[in-house]
Amino acid sequence: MPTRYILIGLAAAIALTLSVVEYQAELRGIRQAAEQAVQVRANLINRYIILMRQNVYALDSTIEDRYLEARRTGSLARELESIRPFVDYDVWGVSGAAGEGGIESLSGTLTGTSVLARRPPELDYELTAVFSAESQFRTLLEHVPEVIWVYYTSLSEFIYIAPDPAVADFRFSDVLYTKEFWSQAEPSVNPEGRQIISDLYDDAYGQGLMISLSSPVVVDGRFLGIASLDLGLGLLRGATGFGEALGESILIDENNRIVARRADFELGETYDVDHREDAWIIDADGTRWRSAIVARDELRLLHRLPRSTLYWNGVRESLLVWAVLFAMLVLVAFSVRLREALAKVTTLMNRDDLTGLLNRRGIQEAYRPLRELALREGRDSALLLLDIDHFKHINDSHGHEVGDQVLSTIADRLQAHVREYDLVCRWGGEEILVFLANGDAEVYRAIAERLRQAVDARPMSSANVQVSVSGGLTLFASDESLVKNLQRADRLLYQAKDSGRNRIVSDLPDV
Ligand SMILES: Nc1nc2c(ncn2[C@@H]2O[C@H](COP(=O)(O)OP(=O)(O)OP(=O)(O)O)[C@@H](O)[C@H]2O)c(=O)[nH]1
Repeated sequence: MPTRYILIGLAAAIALTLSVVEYQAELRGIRQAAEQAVQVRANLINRYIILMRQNVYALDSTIEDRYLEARRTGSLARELESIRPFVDYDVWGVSGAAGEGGIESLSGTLTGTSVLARRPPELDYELTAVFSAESQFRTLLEHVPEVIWVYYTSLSEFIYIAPDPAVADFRFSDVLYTKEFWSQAEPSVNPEGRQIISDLYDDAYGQGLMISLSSPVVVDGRFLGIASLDLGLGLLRGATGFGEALGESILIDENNRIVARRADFELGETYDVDHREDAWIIDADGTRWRSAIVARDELRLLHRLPRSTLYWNGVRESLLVWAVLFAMLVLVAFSVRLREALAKVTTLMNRDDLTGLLNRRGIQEAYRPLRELALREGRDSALLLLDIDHFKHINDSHGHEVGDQVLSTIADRLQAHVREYDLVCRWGGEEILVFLANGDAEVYRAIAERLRQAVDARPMSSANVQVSVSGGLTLFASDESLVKNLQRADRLLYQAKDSGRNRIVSDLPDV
C-alpha cells in the first residue's frame, strides 16, 4: 500500500479516535452538569423546607407556651370578649376582616361551633394562646412571600386562619377533620408528633396549587390542635430550574406524585422511576434519570435527561473540535499529496527525459554524500567520462530517432552494469559521466572496462546499429571541484578517441 494511504489512514484513525474521545467528554460534561444541578436544586429546596418547618415549629411552640402562661396567670386575651355568633352561617367567632364587625388587632378570622359560646377555661387558654401568637401569623404573611395561609385548627371545633377570609367564603366545619393536613398530622396516625408535609392540592379559595406543613400542638401530653402553613409553589418551581443543566428537574412526593416542576402538570400526575441516589438510571426509552432526596424521605428531586437531548447536545458541543480535526485531516492529506508532487518535481528536475539518467543538476546533488563517505572511510572515488563513438554518423545515416534509441539503450546497459551505489549521469549530448565510489583503482578499471564491453557487446535499436564508447577514467581529487576533475577525465577521453576509440584510457595508478 502506498505510504500516502498509510499516512492519511493513520491521520484519519487519530482524528476519529479524538472525535470519539471529545464526544464522550462532552456527554460526560453534560451528565456532570446535570448531577451538580440536581444537588444544588435539592439543597436549595431542602433548606427552604427546613426554614418553613422552623416557622411552623415556632408557631406551634408559641401556642404551647402561651397556653401554659394563660393557664398559670389566668390572664386571657381581650379578643375573647368580641366573640359573637355569625347567625347566617351557624358559627361563632371574630374576624379581623372589615365588614364583619371585626377587630383590627387580628389578621385572621376565628370561626367555630357553638362550643365557643359556652367555653370551659381550657378553651379560653387555647384561644388566648392562639390570639397571643397573632404577631407570628402576621409576620409570616407579610414577610414570607410563599406563605398563602397560616392557621390553627383545634380539636375543640374551631379554626383561626389568616389572612382573614370572609365568613361567607370560609368557616369552620367538621369537614376540616377529614382534610389531609389534619388526617395525616393528628396523634392517632402521627404518635411522635412530627411535622407533616401534605400532598399537593388545589386551594378551595382559588389561590392555586399548594402544600401544607402541619405540626401538632400538644400541651402536657394533651393534643390540642394543629398549626399549619400553606405554601404556594413559586419558589419550589423556581428551584427546580435553578442553574444551568440540560433536561428538567421534577419534585415528587413519596407517592411519586409531582409537587413542582417548571413545565405545567396535572394534579396527581406521577413519575414512576426506580430512584437510586447518586446513580444514573436509564429507562426503556433511553431517558437518563438522576435523583436526590429532599426533606428527609418525604420529597425527592428527579432529574430527567432524554437521550436525544443528551446526544444532540453532545454533537453540538463537539462540532467545533470535529471541524478542527477534519480541517487537520484535510491538511495532512493535502501535505502528503504536496510532498509527493514535490518529490516528483525534484525527480523530474534531476533526471534526463530521454534516458532517465541523472542530469547535470542531479549528479551535482547526488555525488557529494558518496564522496563524503568515501573520504571518511579513506577510500578513493573515480570519474569515468564516456563518449559515444561516431555518434554523428549514426544520426546522419539512421536518423535522429535511431540516434535517440541508441542513446537510451546505452543508458540502460550502463545502468545494468554498474553497482547499486554508482551514479550514471548524462553529462552532455552524447557524453555520459559515471561517478564510482567504494572501490580502488583495480575495481574502477574493471567497472569501466565492463561498461565499455556492455555497450560494444551487441548491436542496438531496430536498425541493428553497432555502437561503441570511449572513456577517460581518473581518480577523483577531493580537493578539486567536479568540473576540474572532469577536465582531467576529458583529456583522457580524447586520448582514447585519438588512439582508435572503443577503449578506456585511465590515469589510475597500477595496484
Ligand atoms: N539523436 C541524438 N543525437 C544527439 C543528441 N545529442 C547530441 N547528439 C548528436 O551527437 C553528435 C555528436 O557528434 P560529434 O561531437 O561530432 O562526434 P561523434 O560523431 O560522436 O564522433 P566522435 O565523438 O569523434 O567519435 C552530434 O551530431 C549531435 O547532434 C541527442 O539527444 N539525440
